Amino acid sequence: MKGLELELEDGFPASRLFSQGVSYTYDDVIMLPHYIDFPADAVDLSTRLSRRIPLSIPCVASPMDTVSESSMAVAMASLGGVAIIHCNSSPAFQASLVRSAKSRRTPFVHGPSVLSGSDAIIRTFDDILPAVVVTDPEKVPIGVVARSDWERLENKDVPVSAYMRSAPPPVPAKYDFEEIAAFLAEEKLDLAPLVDEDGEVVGVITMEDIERIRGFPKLGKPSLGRDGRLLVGASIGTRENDKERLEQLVKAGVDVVVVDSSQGNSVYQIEMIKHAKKSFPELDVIGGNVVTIAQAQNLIQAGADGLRVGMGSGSICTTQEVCAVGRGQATAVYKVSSYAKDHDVPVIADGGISNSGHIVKALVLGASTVMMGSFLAGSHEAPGVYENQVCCETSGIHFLF
Ligand SMILES: NC(=O)C1=CN([C@@H]2O[C@H](COP(=O)(O)OP(=O)(O)OC[C@H]3O[C@@H](n4cnc5c(N)ncnc54)[C@H](O)[C@@H]3O)[C@@H](O)[C@H]2O)C=CC1
Ligand SMILES: O=c1[nH]c(=O)c2[nH+]cn([C@@H]3O[C@H](COP(=O)(O)O)[C@@H](O)[C@H]3O)c2[nH]1
Ligand SMILES: [K+]
Repeated sequence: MKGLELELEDGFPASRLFSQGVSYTYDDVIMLPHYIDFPADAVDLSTRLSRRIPLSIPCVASPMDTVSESSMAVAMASLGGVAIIHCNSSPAFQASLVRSAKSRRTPFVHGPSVLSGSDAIIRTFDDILPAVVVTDPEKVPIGVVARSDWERLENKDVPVSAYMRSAPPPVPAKYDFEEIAAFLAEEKLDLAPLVDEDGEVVGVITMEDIERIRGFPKLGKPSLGRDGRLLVGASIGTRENDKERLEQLVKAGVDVVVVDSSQGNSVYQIEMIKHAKKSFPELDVIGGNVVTIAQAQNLIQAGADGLRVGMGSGSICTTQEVCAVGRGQATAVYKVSSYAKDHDVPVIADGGISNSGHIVKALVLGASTVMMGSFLAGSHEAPGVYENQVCCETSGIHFLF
């Protein structure tokens, strides 16, 4: 039998499968195994988020208020991916989240639990892991309290100034992981506050963290922006006041912007993409969401540097139920990628990823990256970098490299 007949006999080529007018979700399709002649660690996952932004792993955290704020942005960029900080907040607050993520080099740092000397620690220590930094009114560290100090206390209702340790020498937040580890070792510290250029505490790092992080599987090459700091994305809407939001985000150092609509092929989004490209030609702007070639065409013509594909694909997505529009995600990714690649526009397969097999399918179908919401945010309670990091870890991202 000839090659094609043999292949038809043994499953459809994608070009044929996706040209029958039927739309498929990830779970409707499976790829046939073929032949292995390379070791797993020879697989290179590096890719592009958008025209001018490279990533070392194809993973993007979704602009959802339950998923992406500063700590997810720092964790994802450190892993070689990126997070898009959500716009479900005031422009000023969203810009402050970008600034905070940009000020950090080391992902595995706790947001500081900071108290003033006169405060007492009454609550259980757990929700203020791993240490408390005591600061003066200018937020300069004057002492630290380790969990063990606090647990030994008979009466907890005393001001921390009565039993805190004197503040160890602070670690500059711009230090990377190895520099911090060396600093703690030299100074024989088991914990230290991290401070920004103004000496203000921005985090706490412990020797325990250093040991834990060393145990992580190999981390990807961190994603860095043109400013050499961690790569950070943010989303905007398509209203008039989103132009001001965009301005504040650019001032805060954002590296890429996602115009965030459930149906991106609208006069409003096209307007916003053109405005953003004209005002900030250096900034990559990703349009979406789209699921058809016609929608993609419009946004690429408007200047989009990337496309976000998915309608009704999100695990909590209600578009298909509410608006009766959408498309099976496997078909949407295949169709839009097949068109976008001819225009050098990378595609983000957005939503519906609940296992690493979905990630592989999205990439094989032509997406350059996958965007995840619930898969990264675990049970949607990812307040701190540890939870995000653990979610990344358990979510199979480490599986990918
Ligand atoms: N991936 C998906 O399938 C879905 C994603 N989402 C997410 O929910 C959030 C909100 O999405 P949307 O509701 O689409 O927000 P949206 O603000 O883009 O659109 C809401 C409505 O306002 C209209 N609109 C937008 N800009 C306008 C303007 N300048 N003037 C007049 N009317 C305007 C739109 O046409 C639409 O009818 C986003 O984060 C999106 O990612 C929501 C639904 C589905
Ligand atoms: O209909 C919706 N209403 C929403 O409020 C909403 N929030 C997020 N999304 C979309 O779902 C994607 C994340 O999907 P997963 O959790 O499956 O990764 C996200 O990337 C979005 O595309 C929404 N869809
Ligand atoms: K859904």
